[in-house]
Amino acid sequence: MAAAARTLRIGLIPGDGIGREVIPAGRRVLESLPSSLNLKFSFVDLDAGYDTFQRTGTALPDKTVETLKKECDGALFGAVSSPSTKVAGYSSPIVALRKKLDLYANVRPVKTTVGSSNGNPIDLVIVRENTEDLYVKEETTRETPEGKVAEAIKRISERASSRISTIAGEIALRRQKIRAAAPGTSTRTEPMVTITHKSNVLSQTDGLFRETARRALAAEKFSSVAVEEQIVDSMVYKLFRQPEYYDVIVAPNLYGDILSDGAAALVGSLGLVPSANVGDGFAIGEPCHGSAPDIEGKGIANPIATLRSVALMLEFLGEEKAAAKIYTAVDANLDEAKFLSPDMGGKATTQQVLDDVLKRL
Ligand SMILES: NC(=O)c1ccc[n+]([C@@H]2O[C@H](COP(=O)([O-])OP(=O)(O)OC[C@H]3O[C@@H](n4cnc5c(N)ncnc54)[C@H](O)[C@@H]3O)[C@@H](O)[C@H]2O)c1
Ligand SMILES: O=C(O)CC[C@H](C(=O)O)[C@@H](O)C(=O)O
Repeated sequence: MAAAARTLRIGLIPGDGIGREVIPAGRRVLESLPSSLNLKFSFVDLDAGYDTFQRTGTALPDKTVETLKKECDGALFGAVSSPSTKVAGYSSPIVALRKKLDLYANVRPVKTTVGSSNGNPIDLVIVRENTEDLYVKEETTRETPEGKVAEAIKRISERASSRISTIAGEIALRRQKIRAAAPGTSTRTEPMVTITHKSNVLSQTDGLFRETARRALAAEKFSSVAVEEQIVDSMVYKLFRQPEYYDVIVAPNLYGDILSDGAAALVGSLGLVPSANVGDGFAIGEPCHGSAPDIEGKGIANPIATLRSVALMLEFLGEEKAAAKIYTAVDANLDEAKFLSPDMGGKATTQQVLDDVLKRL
């Protein structure tokens, strides 16, 4: 008798701007996976974002959080248009979701494909702490005789630094295993984690991150993992000079955010780089890019970051085979370079890129 299909219930949170154009593409890819994978999906549409805030007064309705917690196995998040000026009552829903669901790791693979590399191949992962640092958003402003002074808390805890470093070490080991199973695909010989910090200046906060990361990665199970460290400013320099050198980069929240957009430039576009917000037993796939107001509504957003985020979510939900199918189809689309969106120098619309990937699935 054939084994019963596994059904995954996925929350879809398009958010704002091009989030609404790329999340439907993510859904289509899940619906188009080959039936031989024995995997089924059901979907629930959920609200969050600046539009939601303007309509309802809250950017992250309780219903969205409750549905994710009670009904869903995973989710896809598009993007939000968070304003750059303070708006009373508004708070970033994706930052809040990461904390409410304790999705403590933000995993961001950045890689070139065989055909899309114009230098040495880049294949690295930024593992960004996802719950604390300046993202605790405890800010105050006070009046002083010299004018206003604003302050923000940068919180670094041993617990969060330790668990993010452990997951970084585990990812390095997993990547090494994948490389070993496909000889000739990489010249890297040993797994490596680079700890990023600024503890030369912030000796207590980043100092704690650095020390804790060192301790976590000194565990016996990581004995085959090379551990290096880099102060964040020279990390940017070295990353831009020699990106092919890096394997796994572990960083506190804000540095991880900034490094991942920079790394996206190295591989050609923010429209290519996925992420997964990962906790114990739950994952939200989310393209690294924002709501891209400059191209919103034109139908030309690159859906690849989202399609790769779908695959990444599936990986963390234990569906590696399904994830591999999506990665292969996306890489083939990029390598053939026939249907590329304008950010990649092509003329294809979101729909045309999606159709090409679906054809390859
Ligand atoms: N995860 C998120 O929800 C998230 C992430 C980053 C920024 N934001 C928000 O997005 C809004 C816009 O921010 P921004 O303009 O600084 O950054 P952005 O990432 O939206 O856009 C930066 C540039 O990259 C391009 N780009 C981004 N994604 C693309 C894609 N898929 N295809 C083609 N081109 C793409 C845009 O057109 C733009 O030129 C802000 O309100 C910010 O708060 C949200
Ligand atoms: O604009 C927002 O509400 C959140 C942006 C968000 C972040 O983590 O800072 C984005 O830059 C990202 O990398 O996910």
